[in-house]
Amino acid sequence: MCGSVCAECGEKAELKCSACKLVAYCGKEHQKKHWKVHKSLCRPFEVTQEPEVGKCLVATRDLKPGDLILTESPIVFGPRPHMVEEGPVPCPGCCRLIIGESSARCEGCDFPICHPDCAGLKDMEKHGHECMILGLRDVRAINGLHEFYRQDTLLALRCLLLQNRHPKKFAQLMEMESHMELREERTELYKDVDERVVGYLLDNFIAPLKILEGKSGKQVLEDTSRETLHKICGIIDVNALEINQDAEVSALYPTTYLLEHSCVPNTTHIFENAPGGYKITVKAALPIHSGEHITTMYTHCLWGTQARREHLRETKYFSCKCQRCRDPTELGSYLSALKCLGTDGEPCGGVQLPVDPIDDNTEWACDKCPIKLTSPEVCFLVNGIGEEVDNVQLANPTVRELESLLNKMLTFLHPNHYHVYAVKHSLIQLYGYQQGYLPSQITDDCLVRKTTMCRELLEITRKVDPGNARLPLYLGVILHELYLANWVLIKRKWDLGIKTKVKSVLAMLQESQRCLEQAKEALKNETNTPAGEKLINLVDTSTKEFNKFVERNKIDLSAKEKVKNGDEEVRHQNGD
Ligand SMILES: C[S@@+](CC[C@H](N)C(=O)[O-])C[C@H]1O[C@@H](n2cnc3c(N)ncnc32)[C@H](O)[C@@H]1O
Repeated sequence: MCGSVCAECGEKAELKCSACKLVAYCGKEHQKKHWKVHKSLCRPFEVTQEPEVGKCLVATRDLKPGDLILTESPIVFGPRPHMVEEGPVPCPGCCRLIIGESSARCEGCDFPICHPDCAGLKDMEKHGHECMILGLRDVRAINGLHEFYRQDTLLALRCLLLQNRHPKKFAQLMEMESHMELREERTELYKDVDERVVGYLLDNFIAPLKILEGKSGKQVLEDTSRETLHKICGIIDVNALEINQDAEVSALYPTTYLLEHSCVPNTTHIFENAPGGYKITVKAALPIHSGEHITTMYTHCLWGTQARREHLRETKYFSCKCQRCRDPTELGSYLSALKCLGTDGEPCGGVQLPVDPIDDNTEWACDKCPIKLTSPEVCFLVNGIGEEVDNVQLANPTVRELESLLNKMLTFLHPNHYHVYAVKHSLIQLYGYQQGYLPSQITDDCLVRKTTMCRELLEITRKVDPGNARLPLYLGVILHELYLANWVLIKRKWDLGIKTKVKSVLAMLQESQRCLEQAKEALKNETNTPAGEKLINLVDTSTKEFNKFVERNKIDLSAKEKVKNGDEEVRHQNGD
């Protein structure tokens, strides 16, 4: 890959750029001279191969949070390949969700679309090319549209069609890992993919294409084998990134796909809906030293170790052994911990943790008493509670219902457990909003409970996502809700004449200011998602309101009582 001639003068070169190792120079002087041009192209990593991980990216220089790692356009993108049995489907032109039964149809292929004027329908990088193939099926459907027009197969078709318009991109794609050795013919997955995607595309669209090719004597697609289509499906499953902006899109990127997984990722990424598709920009989220692996996260940050590892094994075919997975406390977050129930219904006050979290059959042991649990026992308990949480959450619960669920869960689960986290995160968004708990109705006790929950959630969130790589929206919500709860409490005290001379009021004001500043910082990369945009606006409005109050009342927030550890202080003053 490295050129042997100097990038500046074209003479013989011995020296390589030490950061990207992609360009060479005849000497230091020309390297310095060429930096003006090279700096925007010089990538701070090299691609290496490791026995366990395969190809991966390793930093070639020290990076600090916020430093750019790479930015690129996708090789291919399209409607998310997730099978949905009913409900909305993505428009093949723009991938925005539509209700198939009541929407317009594409004049070329009859697939349900958002609108006949959707720009993506004619765009050859979007629906334009595939439409010609989809239009070869000469039957149309009125009922059962979900089965007949399978939007979830279109990304695989777009990948296959690359060989016609972009053979280099097709070759690049087919180089990616598909784990076909684990998706063999006898597996259930193979059968599902064969029925849902491969057989559907071959029977309905590739077969008529072959007839047409036979008649015209002109080959449009060289490789349309079942094997290639299965490999494409494997490649999509293993490498595609989901883009959750305004549409249901998945995309494959030429370099980003090489980022390996870690449950404490050191990068964050954003997508921009640019002309060439969804441009991705990857930045360092944590300090990365030269020689360190550059990582992202393939699974859910707010799941416990057992759930994350199972998900990674099933969908990405490897067993994660990262720092967080190996630590029974998950970096001190206790996200999977259980309460020990002791013997004869007498809780001992201890915490149950997995002895060896990366052993799927690990025992769980109490840190206070000799009680041990087996892995199946823990799974049964945690999955049962998880199902109950899902059912309650889906039914639009009241504050009372969630509080009662929370109390029940706390008999078995550590207060930081991820199921408890989910319920508390919902509760902080109901206190202050639900009838009976509106700002004019909610009791001081309830507000103090909300602030306590927010601080607990903040601590866990920061431990499991130290670089704010995966949970900016969660963090933004918690910080803003902590501000709002404080705000109501402050105003109530203010109206009673309890002002900044009282240390707790000043501490609450200082904490509120910090919350708003930190929420703004946490959300700085979230401008491209509807949820992010909405939250940023709320934080802006709150900041204006807060600053006005501070100005009007001539409050000195840097007053010397400023508490070093404000969270602790406020907790103390609130009598928690
Ligand atoms: C998106 S690909 C990454 C590129 C891949 N390493 C390659 O050689 O093409 C995902 C695959 O990389 C491997 N991988 C990624 N992160 C890993 C990790 N932390 N431990 C083990 N294997 C990992 C797994 O085989 C996984 O299915």
